[in-house]
Amino acid sequence: MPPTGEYEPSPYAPVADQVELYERTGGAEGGTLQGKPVIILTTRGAKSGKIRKTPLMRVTDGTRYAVVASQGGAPTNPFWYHNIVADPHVSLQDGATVLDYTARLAEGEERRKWWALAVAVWPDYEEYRTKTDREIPVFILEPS
Ligand SMILES: C[C@H](OP(=O)(O)OC[C@@H](O)[C@@H](O)[C@@H](O)Cn1c2nc(=O)[nH]c(=O)c-2cc2ccc(O)cc21)C(=O)N[C@@H](CCC(=O)N[C@@H](CCC(=O)O)C(=O)O)C(=O)O
Repeated sequence: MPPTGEYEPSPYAPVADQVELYERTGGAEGGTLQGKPVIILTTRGAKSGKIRKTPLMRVTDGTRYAVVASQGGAPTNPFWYHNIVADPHVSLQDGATVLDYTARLAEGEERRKWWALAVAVWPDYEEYRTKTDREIPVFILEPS
């Protein structure tokens, strides 16, 4: 069951603009960051109940995805982390395809596996890890 409701664009214009471009072109534009593939995650706002859309690096094993709440190594988790914790039913757009997923926090060996996949896609995740005391959350998205 995908999150439904009123979409509230991010107040951070580069994010809102990238979401708009990605959705309008099916990922043909706005679909990369420094040449690496990006997806759009849709969550329901934990406080507002509004629909939130967030560009994130594309980390996948072909069926499932991982989303990494790195926020560049900031000391706090991004808002979308709190949204997933409140409601794990999300949707994800990869290119022109939008599918529904159920998110769960990766832990232990599974987290190590997905962290390695994420760093292979976006090596900067390792740098972010050294910049903060928080353990950067990794969610695994299972097809709903
Ligand atoms: C900017 C802010 O977004 P955020 O959810 O904190 O997420 C911060 C960043 O993670 C987000 O900007 C990402 O898109 C940055 N980012 C990545 N961020 C990552 O953490 N990981 C990535 O892999 C990643 C890749 C990436 C690729 C391209 C790109 O352009 C950006 C990328 C935002 O939109 N805030 C809104 C909405 C916040 C929200 O969802 N509020 C909830 C309440 C949440 C709560 O407090 O409980 C609600 O509506 O109810 C606001 O301040 O009004």
